[in-house]
Amino acid sequence: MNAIPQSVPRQSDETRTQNAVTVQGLTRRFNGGPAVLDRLDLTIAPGEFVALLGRSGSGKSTLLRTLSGLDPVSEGHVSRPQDVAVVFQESRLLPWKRVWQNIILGQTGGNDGRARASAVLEEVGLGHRADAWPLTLSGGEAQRAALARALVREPAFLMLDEPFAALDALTRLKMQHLVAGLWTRHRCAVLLVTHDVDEALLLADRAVVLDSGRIRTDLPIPLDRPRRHADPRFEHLRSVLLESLGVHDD
Ligand SMILES: Nc1ncnc2c1ncn2[C@@H]1O[C@H](COP(=O)(O)OP(=O)(O)OP(=O)(O)O)[C@@H](O)[C@H]1O
Repeated sequence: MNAIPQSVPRQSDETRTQNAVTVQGLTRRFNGGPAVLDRLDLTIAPGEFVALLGRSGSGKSTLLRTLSGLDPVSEGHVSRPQDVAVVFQESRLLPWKRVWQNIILGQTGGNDGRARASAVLEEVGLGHRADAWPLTLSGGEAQRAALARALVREPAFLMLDEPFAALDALTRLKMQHLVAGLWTRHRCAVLLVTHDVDEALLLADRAVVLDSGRIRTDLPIPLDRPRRHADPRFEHLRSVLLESLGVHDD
């Protein structure tokens, strides 16, 4: 996704040095209905990891689609880097291309495509499956490949739309550790959509809770990494987030 759509303007130099992503007064309606995003303001600093939570229908995917350029901006302003990548809940690999070919699909970059794909597949622990067909991958392996396909583009802004929602609990934990390590090395700005409060607390610098298209809570997570569930501050932040989501954990 290299070409920047008309609807998402390039950042001015001044904005870019301050924020990777700036959303101002963003409103989105479908067919004249109620506002799904309602005068939304959000900034993400370069290299910052933000988790986006909210009940079903609160507008998370709509915001992500707008930031990725898939949905138009009709009211308000959005700017973000030109080099972005998105990982979805399903890997969206092309089944008729081998794994390594999927990784560099659409990339212009000379004859070293195979080498670049191999390097990034190694990084996500999938080097041994470079020649496999996507349909032979497990769910966790397919999501590793999707992460590799995003990272090979060296995005300044990575969007993750519930990337582990379909995985079993153990695989999910492994993927969360993988993402934590990848982010530490690559330091791109990240927006992670998740329903999982613990996932947000394990990974993010900030957790933002959307409610009816507006930000209800914007919570810094000032915990050292790697994060531990047993940390009493982790417990406290979990309670704050659950309460904001309308869930009481007592
Ligand atoms: N293309 C569309 N046409 C009409 N309404 C839409 C469209 N896309 C989203 N909506 C509506 O916008 C609202 C927000 O949807 P969105 O998918 O952004 O929520 P979400 O927070 O991502 O939900 P979930 O957690 O269930 O994925 C919902 O009421 C949804 O029905």
